[in-house]
Amino acid sequence: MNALTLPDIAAQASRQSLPLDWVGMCGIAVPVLIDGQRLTAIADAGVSLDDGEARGIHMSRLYLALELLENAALSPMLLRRILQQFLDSHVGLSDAASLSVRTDLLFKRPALVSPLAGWKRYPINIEAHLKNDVFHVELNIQIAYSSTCPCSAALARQLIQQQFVDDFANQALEHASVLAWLGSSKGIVATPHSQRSTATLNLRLNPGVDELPLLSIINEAEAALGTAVQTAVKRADEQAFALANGQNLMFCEDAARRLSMALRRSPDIASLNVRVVHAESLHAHDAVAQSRWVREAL
Ligand SMILES: Nc1nc2c(ncn2[C@@H]2O[C@H](COP(=O)(O)OP(=O)(O)OP(=O)(O)O)[C@@H](O)[C@H]2O)c(=O)[nH]1
Repeated sequence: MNALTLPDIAAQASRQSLPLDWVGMCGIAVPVLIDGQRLTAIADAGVSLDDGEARGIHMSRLYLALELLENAALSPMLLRRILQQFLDSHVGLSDAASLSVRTDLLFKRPALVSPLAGWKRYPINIEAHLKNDVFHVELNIQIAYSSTCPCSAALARQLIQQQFVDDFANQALEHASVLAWLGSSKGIVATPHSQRSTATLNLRLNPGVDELPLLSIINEAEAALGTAVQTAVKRADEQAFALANGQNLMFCEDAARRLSMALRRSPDIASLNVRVVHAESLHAHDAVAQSRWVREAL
């Protein structure tokens, strides 16, 4: 039997001469190593097709370059090596390469008071681009937190004051009866609304950054927000959380400003786009604020 040569359609000339901005594969399952954890991730890998005469790129070469993700910790340098391999395997066809990797980080978080801890999930997307030797990495991180409306808190306080006036009108105030009143439902006749909120951080890293600063950025963001959502919770933790929220009233504008100012201090970040969404329990719609910033060149 004659050995047959496999037809190679990608190597043929295109019927229509037209360069393409991006060609590749989306939704590739890959394992990644981040902060010592092996995680399941989904990758999108592609290159530009600058040779408009070429029929197609070589998908398998991109796919095989992703093997580099298996054994080394995910870092800007590793991403660059993979993108360089994309381009080296497409000489004459492609000038630009990109790779995005999305996964969920899991970090163990301690409870506020009790000696418990639990896992918290942070959805992330890491995107790397290489073109004409210019390389950059962008991080997209989602962080859940709690926000309590300052306006609603002030309105609730006013109602509590009014209830106090009604209940203690024309009476000499006695410590014991005021204390009992404060412990009753009348002492908290109105409560402010609060909501689970989400901050989405889009961050472009400075070129010299060696390691992905995921945990440090998440920690800085949660410290700036003040009331990150909790994991394991006993009553003592819930009480501490109630106190933290009462001391941390914020509109979505407050949250966006705090995050933006805190992240600008990070030396790893070249530019940012912060978007916060407060999924209001007052409304059926969300309160949203956004802040963009680009570090000025030195
Ligand atoms: N370019 C391209 N390839 C596709 C597409 N859909 C499936 N493929 C397949 O991807 C497979 C891998 O492509 P190549 O990397 O060119 O495979 P190959 O020619 O065996 O590998 P090389 O010898 O390295 O070029 C081929 O079997 C293609 O048919 C598509 O839309 N575009």
